[in-house]
Amino acid sequence: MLVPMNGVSSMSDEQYIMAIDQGTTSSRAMLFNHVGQVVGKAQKEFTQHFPSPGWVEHDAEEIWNSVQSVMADALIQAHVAPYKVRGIGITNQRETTVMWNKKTGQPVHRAIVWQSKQTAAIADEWKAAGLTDMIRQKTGLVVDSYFSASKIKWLLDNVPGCREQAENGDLLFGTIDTWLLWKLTGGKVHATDYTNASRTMLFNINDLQWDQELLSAFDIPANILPEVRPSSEIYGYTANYTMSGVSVPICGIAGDQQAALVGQTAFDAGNVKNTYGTGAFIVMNIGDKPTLSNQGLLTTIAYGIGGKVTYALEGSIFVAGSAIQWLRDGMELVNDASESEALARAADEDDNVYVVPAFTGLGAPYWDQSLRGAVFGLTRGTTKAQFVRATLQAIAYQTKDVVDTMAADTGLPIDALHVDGGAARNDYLMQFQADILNATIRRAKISETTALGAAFLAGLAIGFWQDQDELRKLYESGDSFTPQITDERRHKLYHGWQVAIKAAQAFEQD
Ligand SMILES: Nc1ncnc2c1ncn2[C@@H]1O[C@H](COP(=O)(O)OP(=O)(O)O)[C@@H](O)[C@H]1O
Ligand SMILES: O=P(O)(O)OC[C@H](O)CO
Repeated sequence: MLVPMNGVSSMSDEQYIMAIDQGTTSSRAMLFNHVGQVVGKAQKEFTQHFPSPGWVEHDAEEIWNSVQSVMADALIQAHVAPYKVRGIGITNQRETTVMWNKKTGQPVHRAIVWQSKQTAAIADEWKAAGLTDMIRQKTGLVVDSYFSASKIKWLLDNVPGCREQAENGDLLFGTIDTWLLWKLTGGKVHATDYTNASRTMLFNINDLQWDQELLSAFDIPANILPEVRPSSEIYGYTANYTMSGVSVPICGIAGDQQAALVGQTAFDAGNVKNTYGTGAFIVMNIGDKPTLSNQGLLTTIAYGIGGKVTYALEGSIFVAGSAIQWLRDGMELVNDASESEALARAADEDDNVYVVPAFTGLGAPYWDQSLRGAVFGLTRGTTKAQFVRATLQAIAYQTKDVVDTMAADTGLPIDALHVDGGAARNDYLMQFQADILNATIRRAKISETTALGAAFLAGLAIGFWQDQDELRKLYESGDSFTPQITDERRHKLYHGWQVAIKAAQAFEQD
């Protein structure tokens, strides 16, 4: 067994923290050294299942297999022996719901993914039953099928034998972190952390407990729920079928957007980050009080470290990088996401195309589950360059919708945004984001701040790193983008977007 040691700096240059980043489209494992550099990295995509329009599911076993394979590959790539890994941090796509039988270890159904709309009717029923305000006060969330609660209810009610297994005490629920922790520890630990629990719509963010009143309103049994723990502590040790039999502590867990906040070392109230992945998630550290938003933002748990819980405001955008995947796989306009940048630059400046990529409804600040996508402003002269540019711009417009709301809500002007994630590599998008927000965009030097955040949480728990001040010193910023357009042009462009949203809503309502 690897025994956690405090402050072993003489040995630390040859010891590592492994981060598992289980995202919506791929699983990654990364090895970080003591100065926070990536020394090994592996990534594996897995299957997206779309069983009906608007439904998105993942095979939890395939996810587990992909995680095992990237853990092994990252070690091989870095030529690092498993015994040199001091600890493992898990970060994950949030809300995605897995249920499995505790005796067989088999999932009872495919995991229902955060983006999936198959449970929208359940969320609508809860709204109609007048639960919105109670849910908001207790969980900080808006009522939406995005969160785990309606997914759990759907599985209990639609999978034959599921409720019976729960009644017999044989059923376990978990978000992806919980599923991976359970698998990594050989079925010994059924736990989650505050950040993931806060995305279920079952967890009271004020008293930090599963909420009995909500559980009975939703008819969800408490015995399927994991134990909720801080984001940085030892949860358990790897079973002998992973890490070549070396027992390594799993000692950090956070949902991926919260982990990115930690990876950006956004430890002070008022710090804001945006991660441009499959979706885009703007998260502001709001300190130690769970202040509620008046304008459609979520209040959520940022992290729990050292006996202290920090809260965040979040604006969730469901479609960001996945719109570029749609350009690649659905529209076949690009062969690779990175081609979108050159095409956007080649498009005519004066063209006025707007793409509203509301493929799975719109998240913050609109929270419209039923809205679908729309395109406006096509002319005979429109080419794929304009179409691609408009899709990239839509990511920036949605971010502006959220950032403006956040600034109005908190009364804090947001003049700088820390960014990371796959689509943040696109310089055209980052410049347009700076232009349309009229703010400075500061891109982290490594785009993998989500994994870095998970590593930081794991490292803090075992004394690999001492405190948040030490982590701040490790953070390296990369390129910055500053606004380059006139106020008049900014207002004109954004006005067009607001009109496009209204027109898309009118089409849906009719
Ligand atoms: N150069 C690029 N321009 C625009 N989008 C990109 C670019 N590179 C990657 N993406 C998008 O970023 C997303 C992948 O980012 P990542 O942070 O790995 O996401 P996730 O963690 O959600 O799986 C994909 O949706 C992809 O389309
Ligand atoms: O997989 P990502 O990085 O798009 O993140 C998904 C979010 O956690 C969903 O809430």
